[in-house]
Amino acid sequence: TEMSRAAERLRLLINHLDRPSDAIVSFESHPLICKTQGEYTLDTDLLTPEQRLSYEQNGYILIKNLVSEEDINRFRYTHTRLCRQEVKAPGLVTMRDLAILKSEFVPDQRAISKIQDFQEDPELFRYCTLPQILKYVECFTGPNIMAMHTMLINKPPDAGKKTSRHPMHQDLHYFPFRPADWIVCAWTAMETVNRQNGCLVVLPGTHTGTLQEHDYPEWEGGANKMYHGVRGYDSQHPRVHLEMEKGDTVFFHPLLIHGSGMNQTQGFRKAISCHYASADCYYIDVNGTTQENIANEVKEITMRKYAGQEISFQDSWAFRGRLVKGERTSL
Ligand SMILES: CCCCCCCCCC(=O)SCCNC(=O)CCNC(=O)[C@H](O)C(C)(C)COP(=O)(O)OP(=O)(O)OC[C@H]1O[C@@H](n2cnc3c(N)ncnc32)[C@H](O)[C@@H]1OP(=O)(O)O
Ligand SMILES: Nc1ncnc2c1ncn2[C@@H]1O[C@H](COP(=O)(O)OP(=O)(O)OP(=O)(O)O)[C@@H](O)[C@H]1O
Ligand SMILES: O=C(O)CCC(=O)C(=O)O
Ligand SMILES: [Fe+2]
Ligand SMILES: [Mg+2]
Repeated sequence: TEMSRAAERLRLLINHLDRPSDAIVSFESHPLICKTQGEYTLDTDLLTPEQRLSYEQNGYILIKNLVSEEDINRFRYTHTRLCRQEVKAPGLVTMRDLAILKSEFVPDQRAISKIQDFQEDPELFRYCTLPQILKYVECFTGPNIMAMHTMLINKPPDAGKKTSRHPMHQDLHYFPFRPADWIVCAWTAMETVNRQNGCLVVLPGTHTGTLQEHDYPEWEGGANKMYHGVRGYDSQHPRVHLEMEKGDTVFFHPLLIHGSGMNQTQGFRKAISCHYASADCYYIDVNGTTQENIANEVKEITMRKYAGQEISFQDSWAFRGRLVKGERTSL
């Protein structure tokens, strides 16, 4: 087909970027999918050349006002009800902040700093199927789309030990599937997020690097379970604070190094997110890789949850994943 002038211009710009050779991905079986060397985005007519270039160079794009106020209010309402245990969703994982672990548990959103795996809650999962989100996701994953991981993060006011921080990390550390370029996270602010309440902090361009070794950060006040950070994190790399309004959505690459600062306000800072992957991705064996430490932690937890049954790291992902578009070809 004829390449549009805009795409041509983009290609020229991309050719000037210095890219590692492992960025080459081509899925010949898919006519729509034709990413070539050094391309992280697909030409689906949605992204402007500037937006594509921005993702290629920075590893993320921020789309203002993508999710409606009404939808977000509905998600907030459902979140409150899930936390109060007024509704249940099979598989839902709730997390309490380290700072309040020792106190009595009261079922309330203020006691739950994060819920994960809401794929069985039809109302919250609606977020993962919003057409305006999937249109963007398709630019990174191609047409067969799996929602692999869901979260609603409710960053609590910091209790004084900086436990509300999320260390700098790459999400790929948690994923035993590849290629990385076919995975993308959508993260939507459910209210104003800024430096005060602990917005996302990103290191632009780090998506062109490789997966780094992750471990618990050596923080005086401790770190939450499974909150691994990049080992030997370069504090000199330029940082960008992503300040966002309610409904704004950032799409970012799973190798992009990011984290979030502490919440210095009295409110609970809320965001909803979903990690998507192309259904054409494949599982990998992480034994002997830097991901072995997280795989072991996950296995230990699933073992406890499912009464001693050994579930592989890969299977724990395969049963959480849900097809949201196209065909479930591999994952
Ligand atoms: C699979 C990972 C998915 C990540 C995907 C994509 C990229 C995203 C990057 C991240 O989000 S990194 C952070 C990922 N975080 C998590 O996945 C948190 C998951 N949290 C949980 O699964 C549960 O909150 C947890 C299993 C830790 C506890 O839930 P339980 O209902 O089992 O609680 P319980 O009260 O029984 O506590 C079990 C143990 O966990 C400990 N614990 C609970 N919350 C903790 C906490 N916040 N920090 C440290 N330890 C904690 C608790 O003290 C206790 O320790 P002991 O066994 O030694 O007694
Ligand atoms: N040693 C470290 N290892 C990994 N991540 C870190 C480390 N130190 C800070 N971070 C992360 O860097 C990001 C910024 O954190 P920080 O608390 O400094 O917030 P901030 O946005 O710089 O706020 P301010 O500078 O205004 O206090 C967070 O994701 C934080 O978890
Ligand atoms: O603080 C946040 O909302 C971001 C958390 C995050 O990066 C993650 O859970 O992977
Ligand atoms: Fe993350
Ligand atoms: Mg700081």
